[in-house]
Amino acid sequence: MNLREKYGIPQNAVITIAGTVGVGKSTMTKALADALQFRTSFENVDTNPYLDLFYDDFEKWSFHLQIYFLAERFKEQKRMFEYGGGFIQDRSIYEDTGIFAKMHWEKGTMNNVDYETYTNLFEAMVMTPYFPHPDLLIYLEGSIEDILSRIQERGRVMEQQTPVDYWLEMHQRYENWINSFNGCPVLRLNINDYDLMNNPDCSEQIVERIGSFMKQTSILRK
Ligand SMILES: Nc1ncnc2c1ncn2[C@@H]1O[C@H](COP(=O)(O)OP(=O)(O)O)[C@@H](O)[C@H]1O
Ligand SMILES: Nc1ncnc2c1ncn2[C@H]1C[C@H](O)[C@@H](COP(=O)(O)O)O1
Repeated sequence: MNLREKYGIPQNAVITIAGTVGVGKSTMTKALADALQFRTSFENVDTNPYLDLFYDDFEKWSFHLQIYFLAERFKEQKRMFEYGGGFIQDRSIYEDTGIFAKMHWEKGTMNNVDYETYTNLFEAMVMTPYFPHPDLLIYLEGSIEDILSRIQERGRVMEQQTPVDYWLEMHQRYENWINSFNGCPVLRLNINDYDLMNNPDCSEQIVERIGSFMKQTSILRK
């Protein structure tokens, strides 16, 4: 019996991994997809034509980048549901608007007209009864010190050159955002409670937590 069956996780589940930059979403996506034999949906950082430009000049490129991410994320959403689920997704579509677009607008690096255009588009595409929400959002949380050291360790130059205040602001916003998020059930995992790099066996403990959490939430929803 595989881990998915052992812990009663539906074969068609769509699980999305949320959390601030560098917290460990991609690593968790790979580990869970391997453990559950699910497909993956990753953000393609290397092929993103706006990301470097954006980090160089937020004001000029924030709108272009948000539109690009929205299109990519929406295509992925469609792909996951066309396959009939069985996916682990690296970052949810909700974070684009709830964290990034909002933060750049409130900080003045996205203007009012662009923000309104973006949110109208987001709402028309996502906030409809036809938009399928994930079955579970796993929220990865950790201290800002750990996250900053992971950003350094990973070594994406544009992120390393971004002022620390940007990451502090984002970290704070994530905490506020997740406390009021209600798009789907949320399972919180603290990054100090597992170590996927040095202890691959901990995937099974995480799968076990996911299984019991999904069982609980499906009972509560009945
Ligand atoms: N459990 C972990 N323990 C230690 N380091 C980790 C762990 N998970 C991820 N990392 C490291 O942290 C950095 C960021 O991880 P990544 O999965 O790329 O984050 P994200 O996708 O959230 O931006 C990478 O260098 C990765 O190797
Ligand atoms: N919606 C977004 N707006 C701005 N920047 C974004 C958005 N989504 C992702 N990003 C950035 C942040 C990181 O530099 C890379 C990849 O994110 P990661 O959390 O490392 O997977 O893209």
